[in-house]
Amino acid sequence: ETVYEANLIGSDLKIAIVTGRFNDFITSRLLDGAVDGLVRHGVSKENIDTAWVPGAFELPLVAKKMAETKKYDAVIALGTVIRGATTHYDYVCSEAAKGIAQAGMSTGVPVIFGVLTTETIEQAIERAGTKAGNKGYEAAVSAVEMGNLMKAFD
Ligand SMILES: O=c1[nH]c(NC[C@H](O)[C@H](O)[C@H](O)CO)c([N+](=O)[O-])c(=O)[nH]1
Repeated sequence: ETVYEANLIGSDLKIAIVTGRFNDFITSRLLDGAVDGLVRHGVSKENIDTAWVPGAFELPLVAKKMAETKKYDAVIALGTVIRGATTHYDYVCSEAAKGIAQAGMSTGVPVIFGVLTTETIEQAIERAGTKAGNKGYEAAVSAVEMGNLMKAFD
């Protein structure tokens, strides 16, 4: 009986990160957290490429493009959508989530969902490096796990 589960040692992984610039007061913190998470799990800095897009709605396209290069073991998509400040909150969130999942499924490269969807700015700040942790860091750990796990199926 085989149990497939991966470790969190990222020393031979190459990772791409795409970040939405909208709410960049928050998303830049998510990016810092993601890079910190990758580096502290052994991913070397020169194996981390990053891209910026206007907002969460554009994350899926660039995540897919990066995955299609076949240069990366995983792609991390980071963004922040705050309902209080977004009239079309539901569309941005659902399109981002759907598109990010599709980017992974259609390419076979893990694309990690690191998009904050919150009611308030405070909730976003809590999840970008204060009392509720850093969603970017968490996404990085998931990327290392998934990058390693996929190698088990090669
Ligand atoms: O990442 C976000 N993009 C947002 N909109 C921009 C969207 O992602 C696209 O960049 C834009 O619609 C152009 O395509 C947001 N709001 O609308 O508030 C938001 O809260 N977060």
